[in-house]
Amino acid sequence: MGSLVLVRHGQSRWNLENRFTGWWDVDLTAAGEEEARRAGRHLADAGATPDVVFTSVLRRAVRSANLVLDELGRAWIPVERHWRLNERHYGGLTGLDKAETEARHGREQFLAWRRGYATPPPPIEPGSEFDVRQDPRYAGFGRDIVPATECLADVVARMVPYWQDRIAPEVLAGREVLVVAHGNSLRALIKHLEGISDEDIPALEIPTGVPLVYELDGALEVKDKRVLEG
Ligand SMILES: O=C(O)[C@@H](CO)OP(=O)(O)O
Repeated sequence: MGSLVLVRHGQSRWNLENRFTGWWDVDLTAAGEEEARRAGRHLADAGATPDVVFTSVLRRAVRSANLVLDELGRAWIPVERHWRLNERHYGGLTGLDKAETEARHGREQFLAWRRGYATPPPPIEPGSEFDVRQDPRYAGFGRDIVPATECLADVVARMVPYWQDRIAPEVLAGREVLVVAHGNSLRALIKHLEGISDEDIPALEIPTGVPLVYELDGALEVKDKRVLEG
């Protein structure tokens, strides 16, 4: 059966500035670019030869995917970019400083918004400078797919059909599949793959630029998982 490699994009400008990011399209920092290249080198050392790459439509993931593939000498493989792999939409928290938000609303509310499975942040204000509803990259979907906010359960609901329709068939066809995405879209995918409960998922943190290599069987059950770091 095929294999599946998951990589969270390298450090972004707002990871560095500790701001809620979501669907806002910030770029990588120089350190983030290097994290992505290092992920590529780890994969090269492990003998990875991805056949196809899936990523989001946000540049921190798109550029990380390209940097990983450059290191592997495989910039030529087919790529599919899709909003369903985007980061979780952080609603009205988008752009805010995480430490200031915690100080203002208290740790319990902050953690519920940030890691609670079914607690969406307040919706983004229409016309907010961080409202991406008019962004042309979402115009082709024929309906208003840009959410006003999302909790992790919402990300699972929009990501799992994409996994089932587009990614899993590649794995089942025996291909090496690379997915370069985001902390919360990968958290949603890993929850689904590993059967992690709603109660346990808040504890799962995914580091930037560290490849997670899964071997799956014909029923898409996880047979092996390796973390390539060091
Ligand atoms: O701000 C975000 O979009 C995400 C990922 O960086 O943050 P968090 O890890 O707090 O969910």
